[in-house]
Amino acid sequence: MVSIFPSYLAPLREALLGRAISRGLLELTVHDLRAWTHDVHQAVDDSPYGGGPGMVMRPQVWGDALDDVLAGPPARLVVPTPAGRPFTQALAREFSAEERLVFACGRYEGIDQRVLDDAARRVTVDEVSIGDYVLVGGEVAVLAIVEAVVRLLPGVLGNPRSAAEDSFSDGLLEGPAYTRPEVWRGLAVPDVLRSGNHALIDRWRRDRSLERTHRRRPDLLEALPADALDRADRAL
Ligand SMILES: NC(=O)c1ccno1
Repeated sequence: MVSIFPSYLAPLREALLGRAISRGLLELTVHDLRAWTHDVHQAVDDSPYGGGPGMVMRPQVWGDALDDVLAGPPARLVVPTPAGRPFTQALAREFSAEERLVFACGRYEGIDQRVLDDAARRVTVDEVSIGDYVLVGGEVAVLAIVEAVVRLLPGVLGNPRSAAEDSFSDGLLEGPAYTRPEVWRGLAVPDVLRSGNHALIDRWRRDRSLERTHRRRPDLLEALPADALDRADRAL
């Protein structure tokens, strides 16, 4: 990862991801972009051609940084930006199969486009957005993307079924979850979940997942492959 605020990415070394690193399931290197500046002010940005608000990140600095960081084993360059294609669970799975990912954290009004165009001459460049809103920089998006990707790596999650059964894995939103006590503030756990009848439980969970998806994200239902819903699903 390359950023002018390396400490922003420190949370990646905590908790589950930190344990995955210490177990050797992945390696994480954060580079300070300013290491590739040569002036006393360590300038990384400049005024935009054509005018307009804000500053643009300079191609020389980013170009030198990516020349170094992209050298070595083949990598895929990921650039978080509100102008990117949506980052989805499917793209997280695609990224999790990559040997190496390099993340460029832009700030200000973004990185000079020629940096991405130049990088695209030698690696796959993915400009991705984690949602239709604008952050101050790419670092927070990288935290989200890396967490979504790393949890899919074999051995990272305690139970591999977790990743296989969570939201979006079957194209639907996950339904409600419950744990002890059976009744809490007058609210009871649905009886079916305590029935021990796993066929009924699976059906109930699928129904709740379909209902929630229909209510909150009908677009996901529209996007399902024709054969994704079985007769019981359609009966709901
Ligand atoms: N929406 C985004 O992914 C984003 C990245 C940087 N700023 O916003």
